[in-house]
Amino acid sequence: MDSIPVNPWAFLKYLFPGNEAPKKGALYMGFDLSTQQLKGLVVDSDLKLVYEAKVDFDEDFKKYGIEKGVLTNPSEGEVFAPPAMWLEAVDLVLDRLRNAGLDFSKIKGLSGAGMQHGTVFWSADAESLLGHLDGRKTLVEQLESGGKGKKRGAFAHPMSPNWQDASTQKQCDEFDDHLGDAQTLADITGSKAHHRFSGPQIMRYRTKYPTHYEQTDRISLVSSFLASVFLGKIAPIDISDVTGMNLWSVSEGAWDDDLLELAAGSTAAVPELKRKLGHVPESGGDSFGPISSYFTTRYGFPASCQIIPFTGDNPSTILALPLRPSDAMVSLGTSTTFLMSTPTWKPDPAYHFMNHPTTPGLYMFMLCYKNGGLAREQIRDQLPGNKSWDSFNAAALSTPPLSQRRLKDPMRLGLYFPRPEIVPNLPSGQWRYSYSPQSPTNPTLTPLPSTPHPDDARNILESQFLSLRLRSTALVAPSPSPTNPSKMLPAQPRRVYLVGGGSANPALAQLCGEVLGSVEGIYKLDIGSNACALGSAYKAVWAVERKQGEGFEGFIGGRWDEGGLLRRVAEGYREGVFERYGDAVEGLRGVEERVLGEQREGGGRGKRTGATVIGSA
Ligand SMILES: Nc1ncnc2c1ncn2[C@@H]1O[C@H](COP(=O)(O)OP(=O)(O)O)[C@@H](O)[C@H]1O
Ligand SMILES: O=C(CO)[C@@H](O)[C@H](O)COP(=O)(O)O
Repeated sequence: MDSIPVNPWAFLKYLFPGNEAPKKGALYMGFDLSTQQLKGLVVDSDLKLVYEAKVDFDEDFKKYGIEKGVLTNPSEGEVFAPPAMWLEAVDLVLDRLRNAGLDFSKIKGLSGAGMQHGTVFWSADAESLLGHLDGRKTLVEQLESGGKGKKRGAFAHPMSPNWQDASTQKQCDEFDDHLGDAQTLADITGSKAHHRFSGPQIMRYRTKYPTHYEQTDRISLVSSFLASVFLGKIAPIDISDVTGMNLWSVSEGAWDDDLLELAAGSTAAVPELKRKLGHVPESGGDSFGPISSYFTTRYGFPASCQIIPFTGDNPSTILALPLRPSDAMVSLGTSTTFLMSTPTWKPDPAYHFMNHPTTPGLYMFMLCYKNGGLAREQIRDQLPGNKSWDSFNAAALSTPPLSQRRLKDPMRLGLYFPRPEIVPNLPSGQWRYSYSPQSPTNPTLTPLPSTPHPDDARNILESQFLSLRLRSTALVAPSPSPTNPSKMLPAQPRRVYLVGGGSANPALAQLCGEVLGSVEGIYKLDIGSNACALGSAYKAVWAVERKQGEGFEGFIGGRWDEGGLLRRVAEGYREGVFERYGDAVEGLRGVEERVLGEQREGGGRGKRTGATVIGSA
């Protein structure tokens, strides 16, 4: 499909004519510390991308014994990664940017993002070590062990729990019960309890490693960990990322003492945990201060370079795009996430609401799946052939929708979870069913053999996009057809924007349009897979150059480049196909209910507060 440059923010130029003029020669950086990579990029004042580099953990740091960026302990469902590796990655990504020709002296500000929910446990020496780094030595040699000859380093615990961790069912049950039920927890914090959320994770850490917990002086999220390294002291947790912890009351704008009590173990221990977590500033755009002297000495950053709050990878991603309330973003990274920006606060145990990273009064709606990119790779590698995306795509596109070779054939539906899933809360496994919706009062669901099948390539994509459609219906509304305004189209997003590694794949884009629809089509940010780091770099430009009180949307809208940052990569709504997938949504709901029921009967994983198909929506 031809590129169609579009600029949905162009109109903002007229609404906000007072935008500051771009600073000539100024550069800004954005980072994305995600599961498998650290990416860094540089934009100029006009938001134009000028440099980018990345470190791939599996390729660059085999010595840490990681696979796909993480270490695992399957017997307890644990997934974690060493912050020491991320420190090495910071030096390496900056070396790569220098080798690419970047003049660090022009960097006026930097911000970044970290995969959400993960915690880093700092020791009592961390603050002093961060504040006295020697630019002639690496970060890892000075922080991991505290430097040559020293016993203690900056970490009270050598590992950071990863968002894929599934070891905290017991703690999640307690979190959901503590305030009454899962809905109440969602009403207060934006989400019911989730394995990966920091509150249940901190609670488990305290009981599994009591001595390390005792020795933990400060707790950072992955985002504030990275900000701390650049700042040279422990940086505050960000106002959006804090809503991925199950510990923060969104309406109060404060830590929730009842939930802190649960994580800390007693009422008396609440003040100490609150101190470890630190104060959370209300603004996502006010500078934390200038960069650490380590970076001025080693790389030549100016001493005035400002460190802007680092946020979660998903909140940062929504800053890279002109997201209107009826638009959706689908991030096809290691995880799959579905993101919307909305003024409506409507929490539910089935999904997440978070504070918007820059704009008070807006919230981020999110669905998150562990089984995104890695699950698709597993099916790709099971198919006959050369384990390439080309073969996968050929198989997906030569299979008819829902494997219905004739319209009256049953639909083929599956769940493909190499890792335990979040929604629905199921253990790892693959389940395949045939589904006949012909009789609405008596649809039939028949199990199929759980062995690899040539149709799996199409079926896994259908299953992933159907799950997004099933859970996001409440956020979209019917709208008039753009070609025939007297005709109303069924509820669906206005546009879907694809980002993340999988957004390069045309088969994924096509299937996304067929299943999710979208009035104007499927779009892709034409800057590779770095939307998250780009959002952070935009935030840095806004934070440093905005006029007092100038909002993010107006500022960025005023500088947004008309010249083709977006590409329309697939059709959206197709009459007939969309409705057929509407029947399949009900089939998927049935498959999930069936598998969840079997798991409960078979003993499953204990009490499952998450074992609802779509919650109470
Ligand atoms: N052409 C492609 N088709 C489908 N998936 C792809 C393609 N290229 C990369 N990917 C997927 O992108 C994932 C990495 O996405 P990325 O957004 O870079 O990672 P992260 O989530 O770690 O930030 C890989 O797991 C891989 O499955
Ligand atoms: O857990 C979530 C969101 O709740 C994940 O989206 C992580 O934030 C990591 O994502 P990747 O960018 O590594 O896929």
